[in-house]
Amino acid sequence: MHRGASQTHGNGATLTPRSSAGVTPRHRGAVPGNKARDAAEAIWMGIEGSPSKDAQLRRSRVNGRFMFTVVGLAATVLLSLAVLSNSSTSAASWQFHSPQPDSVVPGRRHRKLEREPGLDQEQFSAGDGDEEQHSAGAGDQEQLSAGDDGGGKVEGGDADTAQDDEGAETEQRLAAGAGSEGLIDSSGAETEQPIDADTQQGAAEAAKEAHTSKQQQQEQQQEQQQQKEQAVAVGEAAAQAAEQSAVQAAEVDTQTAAAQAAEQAAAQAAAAEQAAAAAQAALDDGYEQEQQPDAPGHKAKRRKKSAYHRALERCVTLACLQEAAQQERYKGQFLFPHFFILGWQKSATTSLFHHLKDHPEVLMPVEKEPEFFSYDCGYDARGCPPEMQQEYIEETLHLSRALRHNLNRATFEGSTHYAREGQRLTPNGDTFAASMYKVLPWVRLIASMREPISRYLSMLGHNLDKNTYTCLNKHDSLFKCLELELPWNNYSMPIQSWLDAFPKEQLLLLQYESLTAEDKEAEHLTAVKSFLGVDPKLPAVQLAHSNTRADRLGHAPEGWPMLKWQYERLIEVVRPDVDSLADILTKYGLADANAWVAEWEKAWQTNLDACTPDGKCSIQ
Ligand SMILES: Nc1ncnc2c1ncn2[C@@H]1O[C@H](COP(=O)(O)OS(=O)(=O)O)[C@@H](OP(=O)(O)O)[C@H]1O
Repeated sequence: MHRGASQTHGNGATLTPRSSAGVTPRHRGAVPGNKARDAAEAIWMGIEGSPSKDAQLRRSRVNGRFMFTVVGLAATVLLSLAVLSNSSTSAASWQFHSPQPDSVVPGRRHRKLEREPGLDQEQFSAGDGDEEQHSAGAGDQEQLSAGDDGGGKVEGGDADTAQDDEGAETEQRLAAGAGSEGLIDSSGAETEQPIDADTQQGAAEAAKEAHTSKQQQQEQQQEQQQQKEQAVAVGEAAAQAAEQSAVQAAEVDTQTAAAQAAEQAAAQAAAAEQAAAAAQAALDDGYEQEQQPDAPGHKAKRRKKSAYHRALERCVTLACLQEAAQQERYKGQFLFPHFFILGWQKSATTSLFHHLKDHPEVLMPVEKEPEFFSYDCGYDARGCPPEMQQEYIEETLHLSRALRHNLNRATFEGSTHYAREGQRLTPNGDTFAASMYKVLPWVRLIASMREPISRYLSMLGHNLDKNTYTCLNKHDSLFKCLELELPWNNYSMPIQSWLDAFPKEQLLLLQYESLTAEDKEAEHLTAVKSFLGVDPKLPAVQLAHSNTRADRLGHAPEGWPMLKWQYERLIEVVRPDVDSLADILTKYGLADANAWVAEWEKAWQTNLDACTPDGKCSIQ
């Protein structure tokens, strides 16, 4: 019947981005001072939560880069040693005959620096160059390590580039080694030729020399082989480091995406805020113009205030509101206030309140339950202290805000004690309901009613949770408490009083069980908004499930322990009131009384069915 799971109210689903910084980490390399990075990281930390995790990640990124740099440098040194140990011809050959991509030409980085005078040294060494700068210098070990200090996507790109270039560089080193080997072989072949040509002059010496030369060649080959192996090992280590770097960079990239999403959301929120401010400003402008219709060059964009509007502007008393209500108003202007949620307590009034306050044509009061007519006026709407009337009109209902909206928004409040006291007599003999009618005869009233035993138990739980007075303080058993109190908490008497005081068209009665049933909720909400004269399709959200006992307790409440005969007795206690209510519903044509009663009978039966065979029940 009721939805079990709590819903989050739409209003509360707000990501408050910490910052709306406009520069994403993806481009932060282009921002001196990295303000954008700080802002994006603030958002990122806001989403990811733990700053220690961020710190860890940053540390590991730096470590990875450091490792990568050290390993890279070592590889370069070893490679240089390998190259230097070859003949100068070989080195020259490698330098000049092997076509190298721009990215691995030594000195490239310095040329890049010269080409971009705007990019200062600090920026460069901090890795603040853009992606092009990184890839341009990626073959240069120094530049790789410099670029690695950057972050975000730049790092990601950098690490990828580093990995690719590192692999390419290793291959080039190997190719260089292979090239050198080829040269050595051919030089060996050359060495053999002169020996064959000059044997006349000292074949033995030549043979000895050739032997020595061969030995030297072999030693050189061995040495080069070792250096090659070392270079390969270093290259592999560098590749590993680059891979690690790439993984970290990918992680950073994911977080960057999250930060970007947050930033986008922040930008959207800011835009929405701006639009709202602009709308408000436009509204205020309209009023300015209306207030100065004779100003030179003035051309009224909006029509003049209605007589009702002008009359209301002076109001600080309820009597004034009533007097003003006699004045003409434009179509679409709501009387002030437009409606009340009367109650009953524990009948989903909070959920309904939230749903209606989120309606674009509705203005919410400053608090959900001002209880002005009950507490401040002592349940006599005509006996409200004048200074409190002013406060109620201006500070609780916000008359000036309603006027600012040109009375095109419905103002309301919801005080759950109003409904149950409809029949209470005021000093001058009126009921509370009648006194309300005398003060605000136009106001529309909504009352929600829940199966009486379960409603009372919910209220009992509410008071127990809040440690306030409950009937359990007066009676020593739950059963006694309910048996004696329920008759005083009936529906029919107050409802009859409200109907005696107000035209039935101004009263909407809702049944809690039906209102909160998933398959009927939409229909009821539409009926509520049609009754109020606002767009029935808005807000396009479900009814929230607010103010639950489970939320207050932190766990699902257990049923109230009771014996079966006791529960049956309580049904007998409430039955006459339920029947009277059914009669009223039928008499005034307010609802299908049979369906209404059947719903509550179903609730009773569900509880009875759950009792154990030995007659112990757990009442929900
Ligand atoms: N959508 C929906 N579906 C089912 N039940 C709902 C829903 N919204 C509110 N509720 C239940 O209504 C109880 C709170 O009612 P109120 O907000 O009127 O309470 S209060 O008088 O304003 O304190 C409270 O009942 P208990 O949990 O039994 O105490 C809420 O759980």
